[in-house]
Amino acid sequence: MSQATSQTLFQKIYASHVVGKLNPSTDLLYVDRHLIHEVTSPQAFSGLKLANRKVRRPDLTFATMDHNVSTQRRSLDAAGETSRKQLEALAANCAENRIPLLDLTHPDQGIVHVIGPEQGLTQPGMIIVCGDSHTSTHGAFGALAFGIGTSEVEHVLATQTLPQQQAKTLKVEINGELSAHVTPKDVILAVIGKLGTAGGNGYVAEFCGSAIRAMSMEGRMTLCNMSIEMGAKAGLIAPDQITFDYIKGKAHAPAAEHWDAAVQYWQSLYSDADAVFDKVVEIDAASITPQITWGTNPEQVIAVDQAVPAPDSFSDATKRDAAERALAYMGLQPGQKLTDCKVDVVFIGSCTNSRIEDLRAAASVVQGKKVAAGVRALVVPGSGVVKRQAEAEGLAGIFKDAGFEWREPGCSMCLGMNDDRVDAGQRCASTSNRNFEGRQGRGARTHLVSPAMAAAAAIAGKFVNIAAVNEKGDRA
Ligand SMILES: CC(C)[C@H](C(=O)O)[C@@H](O)C(=O)O
Ligand code: SF4
Repeated sequence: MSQATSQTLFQKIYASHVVGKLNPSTDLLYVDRHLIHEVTSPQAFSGLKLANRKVRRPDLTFATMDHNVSTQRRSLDAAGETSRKQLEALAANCAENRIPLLDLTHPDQGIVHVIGPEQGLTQPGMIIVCGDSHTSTHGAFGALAFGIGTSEVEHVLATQTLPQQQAKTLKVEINGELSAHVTPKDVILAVIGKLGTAGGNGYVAEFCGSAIRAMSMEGRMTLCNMSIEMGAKAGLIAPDQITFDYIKGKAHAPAAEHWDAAVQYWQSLYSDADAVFDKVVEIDAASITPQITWGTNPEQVIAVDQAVPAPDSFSDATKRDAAERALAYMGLQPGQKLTDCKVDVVFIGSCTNSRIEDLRAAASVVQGKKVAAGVRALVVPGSGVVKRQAEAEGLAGIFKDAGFEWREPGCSMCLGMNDDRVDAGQRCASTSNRNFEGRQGRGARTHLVSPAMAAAAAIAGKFVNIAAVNEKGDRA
């Protein structure tokens, strides 16, 4: 029963990174990779300078520009003065400290959680941190990856280590086959709907089961990306052949002569069969349907053909109040069907759903059709790599012919930090991960959906039950 003989994947990675004990419950962990972007790094660099310290391992630090960039044109000042200052500060700090940076002139620039895996920076068994909550995305590779605050960013820059307390372990086991039109986005929304936005508090969530094994790396990243939305510290998936095949040949992947040894180590990264988790949740993949959020947190989610719930249907008083407030903000009535709701804006992008597979799924719905009159629709690839591939595959042409805007890479309309916003009162079908009040702009009404559902909404001008769309794309 000792932990040494039987460990979860999280415990294995954690234990192998302890370099010191600060007090009985706090360990000092070694950090393998530190990703940075313009929003949460400037004060950290200032703090470092004030303390007269240097970046200890610029070679393990990697930067990109994403939140504040304009995806309409490649210019540092295109998203306004504040954005320009943030981006210039990042560029100056990286230059001064010799930190590699994907800036706006770099062909691979993109969202931090898209570029890490693409560049081969994200590898199994690593501890990866970034001053960004969706760092959980990288857990899809069997890396322990989590977001940190700005003072922690400074600590990692200075020491390449981080004080941590061991989290509890949550196993989310999803077995069986997903139905047609049900995507990893629907899976994670359904999991959050079931566990709630606080269901993962204090836990690192490991996703396993046959439905996960069948998922591509893109799908696994979507799943881990949103594990933070149920409060989990990180999401984790044991690496397998699909993981190794994805990493092989990437710029920062282990070199050919080290590859076999790396894979051999990576193959030891799984939860032992008799490892004990603090909490276990089992879900039947076949029970999951296409999902859509109706409220202002990702837990306020229903199957797309369900009616919007009445606040009275929640037995918990806090949830009842939250539902009431959410319905008022969202301009919805209990009992209403979202498939009767018009959309004003469609945003396909963000670190949740801006990878090539997401764009393929959206393009297959859009092909040969037109965006409905009065709908503003945009596709924002997650990185230059995704953009080029989508253009080479003809996906960009499909979107443009249909009337979508085809953008440069960045966070864009996922949050109101650049020149893309949803206007007050407008309803947006969004493939991103957060639907908080004002997230996409003051008064904006966000509905989180999969790329295929977002694409279908753009064409129909209202939400559509994607499961009721037949092969030819007509609604049954
Ligand atoms: C700006 C950044 C700190 C923030 C995060 O931590 O997630 C952003 O990426 C978000 O998605 O809200
Ligand atoms: S795309 Fe959205 S969720 Fe992802 S890092 Fe950018 S702002 Fe955060």
